[in-house]
Amino acid sequence: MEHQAKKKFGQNFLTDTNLLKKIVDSANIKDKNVLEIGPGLGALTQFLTVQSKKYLAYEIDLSLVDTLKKFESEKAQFIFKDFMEDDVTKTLLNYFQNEEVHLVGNLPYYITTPIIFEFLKYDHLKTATIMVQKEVGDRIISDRNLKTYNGFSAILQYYTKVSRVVNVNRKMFNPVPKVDSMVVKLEKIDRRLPKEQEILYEKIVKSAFMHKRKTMVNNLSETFNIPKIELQQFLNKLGFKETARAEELSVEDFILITKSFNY
Ligand SMILES: C[S@@+](CC[C@H](N)C(=O)[O-])C[C@H]1O[C@@H](n2cnc3c(N)ncnc32)[C@H](O)[C@@H]1O
Repeated sequence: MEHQAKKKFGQNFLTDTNLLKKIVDSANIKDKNVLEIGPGLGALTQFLTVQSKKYLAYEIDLSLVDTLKKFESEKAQFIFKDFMEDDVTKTLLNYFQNEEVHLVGNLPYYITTPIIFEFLKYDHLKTATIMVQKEVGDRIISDRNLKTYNGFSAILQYYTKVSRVVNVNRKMFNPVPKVDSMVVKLEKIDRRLPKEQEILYEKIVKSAFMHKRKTMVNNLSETFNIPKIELQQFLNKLGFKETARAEELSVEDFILITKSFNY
């Protein structure tokens, strides 16, 4: 019986072989360990299970068990469970031990952000090649001074090198969703800042973007309870104008601020 796509699980399936190959090629997973989220009918799975060293997938939809079982082998396993409900770190450690793992997936959009944060959290996950909603993709890859640049861009680009693989028109999916998509690749960068500084970096970025129309000085002063005059002098010393706004600052600028931030 043909599978009826389930909206509640964000099911929009891909069929175009050229696009599928482009995603798999850009993921660059030959003989590497792969984690797929949402294999669906197996569009990407058919390539990933063959090319990878070892493969693991999470699929929430139990009606796909029979369809996906045919890809199962000694090196390819499926977990039929909500990705968000599992202790993913523990499962990955068990399955792949301490080896590097690469995330690939045409993700269900309703959990894109938690999946990205799960990817950032687990050190052994080194790259993520993922389909996201176009608007989210624009934020992920955004440079400063663009309307799309926000705290999410600056935090993600601290931890990863981001790139666009391809824009994907909504018509490429079945059923056709309401939005266009983009495949992005995230590759972890080790910036070698101590954990406390990374936490501070995130706090500074979130604060800086808190009220879009306010200056850095005003936003930081509110969050950290520092007199504005002090913050003005601090930013000037680092070479920034006191009128600077978050959207003008690069990831490197935020790193510089974090490293000197002694409040
Ligand atoms: C956009 S579809 C992609 C399907 C397939 N990879 C493709 O490209 O055609 C998203 C898939 O994620 C699955 N899914 C949705 N929520 C999930 C969750 N919380 N955990 C695991 N899988 C989930 C859906 O059932 C569906 O198969």
